[in-house]
Amino acid sequence: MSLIQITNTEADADIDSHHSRNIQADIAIEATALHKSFGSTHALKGVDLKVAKGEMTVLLGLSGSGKSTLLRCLNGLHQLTSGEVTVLGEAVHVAKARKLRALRSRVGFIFQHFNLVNRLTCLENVLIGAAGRIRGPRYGLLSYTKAQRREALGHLERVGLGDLAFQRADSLSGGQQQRVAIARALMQKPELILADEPVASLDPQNAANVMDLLFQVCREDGITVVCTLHQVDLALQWANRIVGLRSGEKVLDESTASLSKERVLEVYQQLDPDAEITTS
Ligand SMILES: Nc1ncnc2c1ncn2[C@@H]1O[C@H](COP(=O)(O)OP(=O)(O)OP(=O)(O)O)[C@@H](O)[C@H]1O
Repeated sequence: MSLIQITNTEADADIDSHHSRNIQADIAIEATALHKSFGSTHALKGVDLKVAKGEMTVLLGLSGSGKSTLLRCLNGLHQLTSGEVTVLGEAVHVAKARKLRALRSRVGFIFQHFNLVNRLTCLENVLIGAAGRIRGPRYGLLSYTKAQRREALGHLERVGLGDLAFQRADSLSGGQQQRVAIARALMQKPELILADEPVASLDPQNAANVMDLLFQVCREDGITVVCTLHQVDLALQWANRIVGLRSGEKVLDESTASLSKERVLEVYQQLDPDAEITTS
């Protein structure tokens, strides 16, 4: 082997290792051979999943296909039966409570039913997102610094609800409440947002607004988003990538750039031919 060949080989190895380091740095979620059982129900059957940082991924599948279970395994809300999950560099499958708490402070979770505190104002609900940054006991608004209150107001303005900051959360419509929940998640300064059917309780217009908001924070803030949905058209419109589950197995994992609606609808085939699918 000539000297020049040796040098090239070393240079290639260097580039390769640099490249793989960069790839690792660019991965937000990596799940391998993930199994989750609840008693005799095998909810996830060897699911592999890789999500790049800054990507918006939508999980689709029939009711009971394992979407929510997968989402909950990602931040340790469910303990895995077997397999490995690394999220934002943290090995969730072996993480102890303290590490899981630290990881969850970097992950915003959006729920179908918003999970706001009804009797509190929108601003107070958003400030709850900063609760992890507060030391000592909490006494309402005064527990937070002026800068934090200004920041919370900024998030409310961003989601278009600045003028409702001092209204009780339960006086808002469902779509508005979900936008407050997104503002609360942003207050956490998350690197990842997991959204479990965030638009399932909303009418089509509000559903589109909420999806647009999630898309915006993904694109503008570089926050990785993984979201479960039942609406194929919304998934195709907003996601960078669609992952399809059927009976706990991954049956689709493709960029939306090259994905047809027919191909996505195949995710719903096979089980119950009469099953109801929402396509808009
Ligand atoms: N905490 C639990 N205890 C027992 N079984 C559960 C639990 N959570 C989920 N399952 C079961 O695991 C399977 C997958 O449920 P999962 O909620 O993940 O499906 P999904 O695709 O999110 O459904 P949906 O679209 O209706 O929310 C189902 O058979 C469900 O009954």
